[in-house]
Parts: sequence; C-alpha cells; structure tokens
Amino acid sequence: MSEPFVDPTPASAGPSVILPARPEPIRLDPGATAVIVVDMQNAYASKGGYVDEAGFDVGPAASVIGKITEVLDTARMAGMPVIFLQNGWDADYTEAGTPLSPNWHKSNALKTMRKRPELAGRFLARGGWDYELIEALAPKEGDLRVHKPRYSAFFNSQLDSVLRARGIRTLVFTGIATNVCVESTLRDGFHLEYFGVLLEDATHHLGPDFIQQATVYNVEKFFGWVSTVADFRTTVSQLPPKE
Ligand SMILES: NC(=O)N/C=C\C(=O)O
Repeated sequence: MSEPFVDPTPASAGPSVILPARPEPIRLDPGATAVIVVDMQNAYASKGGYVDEAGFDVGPAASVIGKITEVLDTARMAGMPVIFLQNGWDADYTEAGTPLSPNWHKSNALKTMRKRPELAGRFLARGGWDYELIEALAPKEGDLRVHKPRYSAFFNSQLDSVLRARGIRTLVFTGIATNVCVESTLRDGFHLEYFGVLLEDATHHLGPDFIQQATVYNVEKFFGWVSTVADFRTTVSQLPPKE
C-alpha cells in the first residue's frame, strides 16, 4: 500500500503543506525546505554563452525563466530559502582540473575553448559574463549563492554545510540542465539523505527531448519526487507569509 504522503520532517509541528507529486505527495515544511536554482547563468541560458557557442540549442532555455521566477516568488513569500548554484572555475581554470581529471576531458566548455583558442578564458570563469547569473533571475536579499566546480553541487562546494546549518532536509530543484547538473545534484543529495523534488517544467535539458523524460523517470522511480510549478505555487502559497 502506498503512503498517503511522504513526510521528510515528522517531528516538526509548524505550518506545512502537502505538495502533489509523483509517485506520491510529499509534505513541505518551509523551515526545512530550500529551492535550488541550478546554474541559471549566461553560460547556459543566454545567446553567446558557452552552451550556445558549443553548438547546443539555447533557445528553449528561455521557457523556464518565467517558471523559475514564479517558483522563487512563491518560495520567498513562504520564507523558504532560495539557493542559486553557479557552475565554473577560477579565472586561471585551476579548479577545472588537469588532463588527469575526467572533467578536463568531458567538459564541453573546456573542449570548445581548446578547439577555438580565440575563446580561451571566456567560458565559466568566475568574474566573467558567462559565469554570471542571468539578469532576469538576479538574487534578492536573503537568497544564497553557492559556487560549484563540478556537475554535482555536493562535490568541492559549500552546499552540504549551507543546508545542514539551516536544518534543510528537502530540496526543490529548478534550472539547467535537467540531465546533467540537476540530476547529478539530486542523486548525490539522495545519497546524503536529502529528499529531492524535481519541478519538471522549471528545468530544461541539454540534448534530445527524450533525455528530459529519462531524468523525470529516474527521479520518479528511484531518486525522489516529481511535481510541477502550478502545484508548487498553488500549494506553497497557502502557507502563512513570512513576517
Ligand atoms: N549546468 C549543467 O547542467 N551543465 C551541463 C554541462 C556543462 O556544464 O558542461
């Protein structure tokens, strides 16, 4: 028999809501839930950024910007922390690794810059335009930013400490790319005992459309819960606004 809903924080007595989700609803406690915005940087969502220059279609990324804005406005009203992840490396690319790192070989940003030396130093370097969050999703007061040098935000970053220091148990995922940094972080969160919720229409993939469906399937079946922006907004806006 399936549970009526999953409860990540059974001991908490404060106001909470039950988010409709697949494979079952999940209780969201605003004090123990954070919204994670994955890599909404010029690199991944703007023309002339890394993904565009590397030959991926960046156009559809725009479709999730408005959806993410809705999620963030709703979360902030309810007092849920918003955490922006930013992918990249230092300006000298020391953090990107060496030929002894798989990242050096697999990163399409590094590969594109090696292939086209006129682009050297342009992609995902802290301090540069490509690394910056897109203007439409500029962080607001109280939001947090976490730098990450690999696809999973749980490696070589402050994310786990930032979450544990705030008692966060549930992570609501938005951003790009569903099948790379979103899925990597949600999976590693699962192994660290975080409850991951994917808002399927607030994430966008890199690659053919079936890959979005593959991640949604993986999350629903194995790693977490899948919900939508409309369900998040309708449910979370029932919480009392934060003073
Ligand atoms: N943010 C991401 O999912 N990034 C995917 C690929 C890359 O950073 O090269």
